[in-house]
Amino acid sequence: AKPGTEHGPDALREGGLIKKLMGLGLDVHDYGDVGTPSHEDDHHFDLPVKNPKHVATASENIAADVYNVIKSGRTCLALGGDHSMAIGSIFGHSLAEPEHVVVWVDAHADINTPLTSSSGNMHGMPLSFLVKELQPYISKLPGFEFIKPCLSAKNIAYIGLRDVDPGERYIIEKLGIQSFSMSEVDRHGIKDVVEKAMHYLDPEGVKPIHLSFDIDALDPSLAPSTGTPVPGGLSIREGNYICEELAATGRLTCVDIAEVNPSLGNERDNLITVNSALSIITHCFGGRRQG
Ligand SMILES: N[C@](CCCC[B-](O)(O)O)(CCN1CCCCC1)C(=O)O
Ligand SMILES: [Mn+2]
Ligand SMILES: [Mn+2]
Ligand SMILES: [Mn+2]
Repeated sequence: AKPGTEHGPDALREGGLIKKLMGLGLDVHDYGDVGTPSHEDDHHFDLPVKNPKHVATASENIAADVYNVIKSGRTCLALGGDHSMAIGSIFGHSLAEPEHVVVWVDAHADINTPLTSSSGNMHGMPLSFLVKELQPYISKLPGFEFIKPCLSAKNIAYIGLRDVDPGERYIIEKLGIQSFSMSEVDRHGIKDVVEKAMHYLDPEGVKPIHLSFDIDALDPSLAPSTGTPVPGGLSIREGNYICEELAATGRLTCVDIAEVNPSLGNERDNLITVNSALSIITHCFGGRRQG
């Protein structure tokens, strides 16, 4: 929600993203930045939702691009931008692969509806626009008509939650969304959490996977340049492990990296955050710690 995430993609490019991916022997194509024209007087007539038209336009453009990348047989890496980017990336992914499941790695649940959100920031709402069971409770926002809810609660698993709003907790419990908070990560360890999540989402091991990775899932010491840091996050080892395991399925089809905000913190904070994000990305695309 804080300005600055629009510089995320360039910070990752400047950090050597393309070279690192090519170093993994991958055929890398940079599709460039998604058009996100901002609108003046961008507010909703009576809902406390911030810049909905901007998010709607961006989401439609993201969905089209993600769909095209996946339809061309490539794995899509979508760089944010705040986490509202997942509205478009998950919708676009579902147009290409309707059966995909979602692993949402985040300190936050990002499933507030426009009415349960206390901030009005759309980065806290993306999943609410996509989950079929929630549609009766979602106010129709102008510009979002293109979205067909494409996920059922059973297609989502959270890893890393540690700052969930009361309204979100109600939704998660009511819909029975599988969630592995930092308590579960501490109690069971990351290996069990990833195993449990994947067995729950896709016991036959056949479905395409959408990993939506919010950099604030990592501990703030690893990702200080982000808008809503929450202490007690994932270690880089845990983050890398999640990515290695999902990559090892061979079915990781779309990866979001959200909430890298180079405008926050100092140079060192930016470097630390970008390097953590690059580490997460390379471990999604074949990088393994044993080489
Ligand atoms: N749930 C929050 C944070 C959303 C973070 C988005 B993410 O995950 O993409 O970074 C927080 C609302 N919270 C309410 C109590 C006071 C502090 C803010 C919201 O604004 O909805
Ligand atoms: Mn944000
Ligand atoms: Mn998020
Ligand atoms: Mn978050």
